Amino acid sequence: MGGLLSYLPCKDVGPLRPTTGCTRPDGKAWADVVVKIGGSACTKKATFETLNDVALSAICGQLATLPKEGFSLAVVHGAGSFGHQHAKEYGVSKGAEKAMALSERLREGFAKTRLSVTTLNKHVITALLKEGLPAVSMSPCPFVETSAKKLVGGRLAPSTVDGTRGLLGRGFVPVVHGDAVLDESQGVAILSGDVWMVELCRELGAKSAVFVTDVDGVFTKPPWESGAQLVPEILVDPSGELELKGVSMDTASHDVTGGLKAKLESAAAVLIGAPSVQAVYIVKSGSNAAAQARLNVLPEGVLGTREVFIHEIAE
Ligand SMILES: Nc1ncnc2c1ncn2[C@@H]1O[C@H](COP(=O)(O)OP(=O)(O)OP(=O)(O)O)[C@@H](O)[C@H]1O
Ligand SMILES: C=C(C)CCOP(=O)(O)O
Repeated sequence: MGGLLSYLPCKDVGPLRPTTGCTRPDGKAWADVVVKIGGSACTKKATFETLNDVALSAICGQLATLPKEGFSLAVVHGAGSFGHQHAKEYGVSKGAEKAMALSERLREGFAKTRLSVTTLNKHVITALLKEGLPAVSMSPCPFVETSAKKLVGGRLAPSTVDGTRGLLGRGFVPVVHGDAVLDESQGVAILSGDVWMVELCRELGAKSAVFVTDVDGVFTKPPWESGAQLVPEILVDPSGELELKGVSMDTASHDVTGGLKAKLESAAAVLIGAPSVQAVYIVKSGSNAAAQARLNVLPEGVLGTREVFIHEIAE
């Protein structure tokens, strides 16, 4: 890997890296589709360390057909009820006042959070393998670090990008997860899988970005409230501002990565940071919308939410 690959200019959202490009030397995407299996789509989020095997196998079954259809795939998954509770209880997201002076309790919480997310990762990998996908786990900790909760340098390190491309180049499906990571300023932090969506879409030249959850998309209010209506399209202006008038959201108290609001912001960041992505989809595991969104379409009448740039609408 490495060397002078064809350099496809990415939008100006971080330091340029002239030794690597966003596509393979033949101009194809490293991954056509990047999918985040949200914690809500692989776990029962309100019940501690409980797998949602029905939703998980539904999305894995849908993803399994992609390579047969000629599309390459990278997967991210969230933590759901494996990770958020420990992270919240032990203050892992907040970290320590001094990076090198972690309390014993914080170290315990960090270790438990990692055990929890890697346990879920094992379930996700197992479910993908069962569907015939050659899924290979990539754990961020300890190789990917943050500083004040943001990726060091604002991008993934070249070695991480090269490793991911190395797996894809050999026909594997890389699977990365939200994780507890080392942080330069606060010792430890939580790095959401949503951040990986932005980075992988950009670095792999993806065409389609799909966030899979346990509900049909974004609703005007929490979906369990009466009168909640599906929002079919969310517009993003070039500064990353989201048009969310009339939308209210609810976030579980133990969610340490900002819930749906943060996800929609990450989806906007995908549109800004990964010029190859035409639209970001927020869909339900196993739904017709999830099947369509994998292929970068969401026909009228199919329930799901599409997030697009305002200028795409104007064209
Ligand atoms: N207005 C809303 N529209 C849609 N979903 C909503 C809304 N308000 C709250 N929600 C909840 O947001 C959840 C999806 O966001 P969440 O942060 O749990 O995503 P996730 O990616 O699946 O989780 P994780 O961060 O664990 O990976 C849904 O399960 C839904 O119940
Ligand atoms: C809570 C941890 C450890 C990771 C959170 O990742 P996310 O569920 O993708 O936001």
